[in-house]
Amino acid sequence: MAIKFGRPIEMHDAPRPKTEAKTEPKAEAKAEAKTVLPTPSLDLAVRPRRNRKSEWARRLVRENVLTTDDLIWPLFVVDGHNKRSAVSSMPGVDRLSVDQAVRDAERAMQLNIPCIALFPYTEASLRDEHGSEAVNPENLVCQSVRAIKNEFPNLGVLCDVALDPFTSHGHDGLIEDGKILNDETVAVLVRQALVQAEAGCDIIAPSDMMDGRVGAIREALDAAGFVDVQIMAYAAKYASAFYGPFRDAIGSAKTLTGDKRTYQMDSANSDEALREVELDIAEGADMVMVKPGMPYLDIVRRVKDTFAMPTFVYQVSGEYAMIAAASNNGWIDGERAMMESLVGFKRAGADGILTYFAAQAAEKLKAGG
Ligand SMILES: NCc1[nH]cc(CCC(=O)O)c1CC(=O)O
Ligand SMILES: [Mg+2]
Repeated sequence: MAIKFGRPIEMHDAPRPKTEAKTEPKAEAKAEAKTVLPTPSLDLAVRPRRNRKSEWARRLVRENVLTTDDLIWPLFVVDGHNKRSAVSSMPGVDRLSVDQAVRDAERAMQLNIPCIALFPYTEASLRDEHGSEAVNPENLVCQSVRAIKNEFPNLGVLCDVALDPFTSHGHDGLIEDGKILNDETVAVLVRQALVQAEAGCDIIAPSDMMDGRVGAIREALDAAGFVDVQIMAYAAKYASAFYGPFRDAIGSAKTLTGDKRTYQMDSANSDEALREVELDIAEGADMVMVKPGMPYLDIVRRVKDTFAMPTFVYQVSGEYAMIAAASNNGWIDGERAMMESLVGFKRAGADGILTYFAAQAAEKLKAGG
């Protein structure tokens, strides 16, 4: 049936209320008629508001639902014991000593969050030009993985692969004459992935944006017997201003020189994201990620529609900080903005979301949404 102006054209007009016979109204009635509004009755066969009339009706037609299964919770780990130190640019987020990370892992289990992600704050004294600490099997990330998997073997643990938490210059790769070296960096990333897998990491997530790293890591994992360790590739990762608070959290904001635009993507590009994702899938990625989230929902949708892969999105530190700051100022309802942003990722096609709101959102979902 063809639809014209919101009404199927074969449809007959709805019967109209009979108009009263025209008689000359009395003078006083005429004056009164000016002040009375006409009875509103638009001739609409289709009224979309009918499906929104009450909570049960809205639930019935709802297209996308967020559940705790969609959440990956990133945690920052720091040296020490029984320590939680606030990240000032991320209100509500702490750096955790390993024992405290285990407590948050327990909270993730209780909240039915399937997976956590680990990021280390590395002391300046342990950082060097080559990011050597990244390949130390006793580094904070490896210690945390072992401690968490030991207590909670059924909780998924994801580890980021990139050198920026470990380099003195804060870049994700090795530098020579101001250039980030690709192939030399990949060789180090492979070793980093191997020490993480040996520690018990379930998902290796390369976030460095070097070319060819997914294939190299897959090959090395397989050769070392880690055939079941998954790879979630930060496939379409953009050079973004929204990473600022994260760099505070891991301690590389102060030392980072220049920007990351020779390896992370230009925010103006969309087709290029598809080419990046295609490469990572061909190289063996099990899951792909788009990052940041809210300014890149169009990319999430294109990637999901094009490749039908498990597609993840990272709601990054700056996105978290914006919502938290506006909420703390009383400018927005923080809880509602959080839930709206998360279901927005689902609507865009994401299968899962890395978000600093994971625990808070899971608490809310547990309490009935
Ligand atoms: N390569 C490291 C890495 N892994 C995740 C993030 C950012 C996450 C966030 O902002 O929450 C970054 C920062 C960067 O690329 O500079
Ligand atoms: Mg790539």
